[in-house]
Amino acid sequence: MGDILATLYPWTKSIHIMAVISWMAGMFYLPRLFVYHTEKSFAGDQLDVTYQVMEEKLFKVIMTPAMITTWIFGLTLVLTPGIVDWSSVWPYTKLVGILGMTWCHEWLGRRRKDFSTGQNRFTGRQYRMMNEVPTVLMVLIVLSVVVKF
Ligand code: HEM
Repeated sequence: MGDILATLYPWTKSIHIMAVISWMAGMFYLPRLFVYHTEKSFAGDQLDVTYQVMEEKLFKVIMTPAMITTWIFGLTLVLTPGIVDWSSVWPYTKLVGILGMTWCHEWLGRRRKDFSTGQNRFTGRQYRMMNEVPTVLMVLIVLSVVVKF
């Protein structure tokens, strides 16, 4: 099993990175959509309906499948022999980053549902601030896995 995973390593990592790119695209764009949704539309108007469709498609068709793929191929990399040195610090800082990123994903999913039931309670400014969180987590994750401190 270890031999097969080692042979597949470049492929596993390529798919992991492609999935990460797709997931991050959504993690950066969805809170931006929420900013405009909050500031430029009213519950029930045409723009509200359009934003809801865009947000649902982005979350269900791109972000969630990309997150699941990232996890599956990331965990496959963890199981690949010789890839993770558990005596280093980076696997733990990366773990903090990916758990934070997954929490952000779930939080954004709950806010999407708020919009779809006309119950959004956050301001555009709060969504702007939330927009920065995935960026900070991405910096932590990439530095962890590339610099490997
Ligand atoms: C969701 C759970 C995740 C797991 C279990 C995971 C695990 C891993 C592992 C074990 C590696 C291999 C490291 C190596 O080859 O030396 C890796 C590579 C990588 N991961 Fe993740 N990862 C996850 C999510 C993420 C996220 C969210 C990002 C970016 C925001 C990310 C970015 C990367 C990058 C850029 C690499 C390639 C690093 C290199 O080869 O230099 N990963 N990941």
